[in-house]
Amino acid sequence: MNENNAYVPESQCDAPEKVDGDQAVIQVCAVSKRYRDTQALDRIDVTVPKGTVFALLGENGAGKTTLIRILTGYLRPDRGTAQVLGYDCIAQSETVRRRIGYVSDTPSLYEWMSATEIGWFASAFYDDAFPKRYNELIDAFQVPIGTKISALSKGQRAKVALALATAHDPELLILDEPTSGLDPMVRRQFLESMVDRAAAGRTVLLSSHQINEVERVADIVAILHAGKLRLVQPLDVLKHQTRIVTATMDDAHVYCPPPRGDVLSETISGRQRRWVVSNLPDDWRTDFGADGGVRHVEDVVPSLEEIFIAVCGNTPRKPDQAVSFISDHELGVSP
Ligand SMILES: Nc1ncnc2c1ncn2[C@@H]1O[C@H](COP(=O)(O)OP(=O)(O)OP(=O)(O)O)[C@@H](O)[C@H]1O
Repeated sequence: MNENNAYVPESQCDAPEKVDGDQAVIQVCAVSKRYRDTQALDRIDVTVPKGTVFALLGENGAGKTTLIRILTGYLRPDRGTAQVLGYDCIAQSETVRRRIGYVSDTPSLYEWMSATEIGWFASAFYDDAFPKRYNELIDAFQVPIGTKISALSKGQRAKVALALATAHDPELLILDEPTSGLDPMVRRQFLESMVDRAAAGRTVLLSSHQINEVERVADIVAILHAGKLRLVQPLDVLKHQTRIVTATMDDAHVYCPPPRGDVLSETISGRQRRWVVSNLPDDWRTDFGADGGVRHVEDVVPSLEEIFIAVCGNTPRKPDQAVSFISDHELGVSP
């Protein structure tokens, strides 16, 4: 633990060969990646436990796709190691890609094939159960089976890509913006199926800008900001431990210190002070004494979107300080 009670998996990073594939489906240790003058990823450490829906959030350009491309073996990090299902993402990239399902943000499909033909083609790479599952998915998604991919709509193409990625029932599914292009009914149906997958012991890494959707399905949320990992926490813990605290002052000019805890953001507007705070202690109200010019204080539970904006926007913390990490206990990893 560091001084902020934040778990940094240093011992695992020192010995990445010791990854237990039964518990940590993804293990990323000190990964950095730079493109010319852009530091796309800066010393990322992250562990994704088995049987979870793990949501990767971040603004445009935060580094999500770069991380996913490293995990899927399409991009070599400058520094650090990345393992998926116990395999090194670069040295054993073919094994990794065979064992996982992956849908990129811009899926490339053989345009001259129909949905049926592309499923038949892909079945050569997987087990005998693939064609049946693929056809069931295509049927459930109501994709026209005889139409060439080039003539399908954006949403229909996304459905074909999802069916191809999931029909071999992979242990890990990596999805980069999977629901863009899908209509609301299919989006909901698809995201609910991700929860079912996790309940069945499969793991899903989901990169998305649809924070409200993520909030419904994610077990663990990670927030990337400008190439740095700002936060990794189980969603229920995050929501339980984070509050928006508002203090109304007698006078707009009176200074009011924030409550204890990790202050993610601070907004001052007239007589009102508003903080988004994680790890807020139970007795936080005692921080606002009667003689400090504070007229009224209250707290509310923030939405994930409010937490996201607080983490990525106005942040008074040290720039390279992550808010919180998952404990050994929550990961099921022995210390
Ligand atoms: N091939 C490349 N060459 C140069 N810079 C790149 C390249 N790919 C990505 N970048 C830069 O790296 C940073 C991270 O990009 P990345 O695509 O990983 O972000 P992202 O979080 O996936 O963004 P978005 O949500 O917009 O898809 C951005 O500043 C981007 O401009």
